[in-house]
Amino acid sequence: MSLLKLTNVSAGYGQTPVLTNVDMTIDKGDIVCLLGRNGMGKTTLLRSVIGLNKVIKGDIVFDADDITNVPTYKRSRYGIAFIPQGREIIPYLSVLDNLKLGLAASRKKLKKIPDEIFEFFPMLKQHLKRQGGLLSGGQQQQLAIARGLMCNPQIMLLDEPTEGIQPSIVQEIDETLKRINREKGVTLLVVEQKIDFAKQLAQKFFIMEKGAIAAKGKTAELTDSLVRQYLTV
Ligand SMILES: Nc1ncnc2c1ncn2[C@@H]1O[C@H](COP(=O)(O)OP(=O)(O)OP(=O)(O)O)[C@@H](O)[C@H]1O
Repeated sequence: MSLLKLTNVSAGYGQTPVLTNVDMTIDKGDIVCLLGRNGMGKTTLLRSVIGLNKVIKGDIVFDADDITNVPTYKRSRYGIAFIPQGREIIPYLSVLDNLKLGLAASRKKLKKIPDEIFEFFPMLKQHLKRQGGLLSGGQQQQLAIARGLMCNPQIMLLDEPTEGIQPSIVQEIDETLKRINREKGVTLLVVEQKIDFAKQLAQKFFIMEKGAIAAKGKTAELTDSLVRQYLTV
């Protein structure tokens, strides 16, 4: 069953389109990666789904509701969480206070951080009083994912979650994302540059080229020729 459906979407910055006629369907429960070289429009697509970029044409339907013109702050209440590139941790706030920012977007109107957050991310419990900016890149990424999870999302949109992160933590992030998908049924749409990580994590892929979807399929069938054509630099 489809959870997120973009039909003929053109979107960008002001009236200048970056995305042109994008069709994309993500089914409930799937883990999907969005691949493509730099500047092809992957971030713009995620930002359009969360409402940070204006849709010029086409529509976005989420869980049977047309959200094309719904303001960003309401989209988190629909259950859409966005974990941006660079994580956007507030460096001078503690880990606890960074997490509490996620409470504001909570669909369950949570008053306190649920224990399950620390079951997924035990490391955070040990560092609750530490300033967010003092965590390592990998720890900050885990904090950003945990904060996104606080809104009890149906889907998480992650923009390059492994960027600049050491391999052992990349592995941990892979396992945690799979657990979140399996145990909480959260659908994942992940922009990724590391093809091996994408293949390991996701069952399906979309490839973007110049603001359009150039290829899609199952990651098990992501051929070397597609990788050469659209992904290698
Ligand atoms: N704030 C902005 N104003 C105008 N154009 C922008 C803005 N941000 C990005 N763009 C343009 O939109 C296009 C797509 O950028 P986008 O960041 O979506 O690509 P991407 O595939 O996510 O690339 P990367 O892997 O480098 O993050 C690029 O040509 C970029 O220059």
